[in-house]
Amino acid sequence: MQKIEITGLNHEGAGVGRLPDGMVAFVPGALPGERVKIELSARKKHYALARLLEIEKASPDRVLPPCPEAGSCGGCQLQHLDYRAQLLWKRRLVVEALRRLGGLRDVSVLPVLGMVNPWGYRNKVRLHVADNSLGFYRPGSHEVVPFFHCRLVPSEFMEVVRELARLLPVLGRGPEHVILRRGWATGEMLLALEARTGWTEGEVLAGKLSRRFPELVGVVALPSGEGYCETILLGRNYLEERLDGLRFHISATTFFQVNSAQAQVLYELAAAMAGLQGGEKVLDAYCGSGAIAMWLSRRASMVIGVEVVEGAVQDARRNAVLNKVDNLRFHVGAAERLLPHLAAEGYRPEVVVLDPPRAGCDRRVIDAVAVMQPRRIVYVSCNPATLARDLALLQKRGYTPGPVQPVDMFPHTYHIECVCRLDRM
Ligand SMILES: C[S@@+](CC[C@H](N)C(=O)[O-])C[C@H]1O[C@@H](n2cnc3c(N)ncnc32)[C@H](O)[C@@H]1O
Repeated sequence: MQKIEITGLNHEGAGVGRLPDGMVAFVPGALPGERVKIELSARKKHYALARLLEIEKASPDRVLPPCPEAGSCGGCQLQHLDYRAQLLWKRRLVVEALRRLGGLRDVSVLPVLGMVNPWGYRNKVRLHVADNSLGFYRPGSHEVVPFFHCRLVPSEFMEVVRELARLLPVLGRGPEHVILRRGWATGEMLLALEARTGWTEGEVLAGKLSRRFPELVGVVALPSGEGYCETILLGRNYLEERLDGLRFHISATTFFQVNSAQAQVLYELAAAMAGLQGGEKVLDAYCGSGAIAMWLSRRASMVIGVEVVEGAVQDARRNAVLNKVDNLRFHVGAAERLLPHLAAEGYRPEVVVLDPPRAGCDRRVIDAVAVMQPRRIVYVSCNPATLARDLALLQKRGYTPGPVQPVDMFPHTYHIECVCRLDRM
């Protein structure tokens, strides 16, 4: 056991301090300004990992987490930090990434757009099932922490989860995972049971649940480890979500932003930054199930979406039909393969939207966009480190980044989403 002073938070929300020998130690659950007793759990070459044993001097920003499992289930990293302080820390995280990793000293970072009520926001969870218990894995283990108190999901989820936990013991070797989704605007719920083939009690389970939960519009079985081939056990294989007058049919595995309320904020910002007048060609790279493309199609002449997951593009096409949008086209394939082709064929959109996964954009995507010469790029990012790298690369290719607007899509976790507009110099 040793005592250390915590001086900062790392990018995953763990407290950072120095051991007496000068080595940096990461302490999940500790906050800057605190003096804590710790126990080392691992010593690596350049840093150590430690467990928090006791807080001798607490930060004024420390709050009592409402969830008794906070810190142990792996879902939240920051419930013990006051929400306003979380937003300040997330802004600093973005500032530091831009300066340190992108060398972007002149790019300003606006205050984070947080949530008025930062609880109950998740519209999707995927839970592990083991020993008739449902939950997330305890970090670094395969031990399931029961999911009975989660404050990040709506209370309706918890009722289904409690009923599932009650029913599983009588249903034999049941599913290995369950996915639960809920439409924020519609209240519709969809349940997917990921089970080995041969599990036959799915329909019984679906029937029992639907009698208790009329808002459960569908239950599907997904064979685990066998690719995408679902069976409908009850109702339909999608739920409906609505954002800003647009309808989205979302299946169990479709990518859709997990926080619908903040997705609306994010998409409105992206649309405002795109500044469309109505006649522009728009490219939406990494388009998922086409939400941004659909949003922008209302003020563009034609939008092309590019996405590597075929199922997501199928959903995107279905949603375009559902919304009677006919100025949208989707291409299935890796952006790094398709964008250079589009550029070589002479495709020249006025606006390009980039919304890559955490790894950021492949260099070939950046180069292809530079060839297309759009007058504007809207970059949506879920990782400040790759945002910093890619903004710097785009700047070298003649695009000036405007202010970065962070949006808190995941309160109480270390995640932060950002939107930034770049204009051709
Ligand atoms: C952050 S999501 C953005 C989704 C969408 N813009 C939205 O808001 O719903 C990133 C998307 O990029 C897709 N993706 C990942 N790697 C890709 C690649 N190399 N080429 C094209 N799409 C990719 C993922 O499947 C995912 O749908």
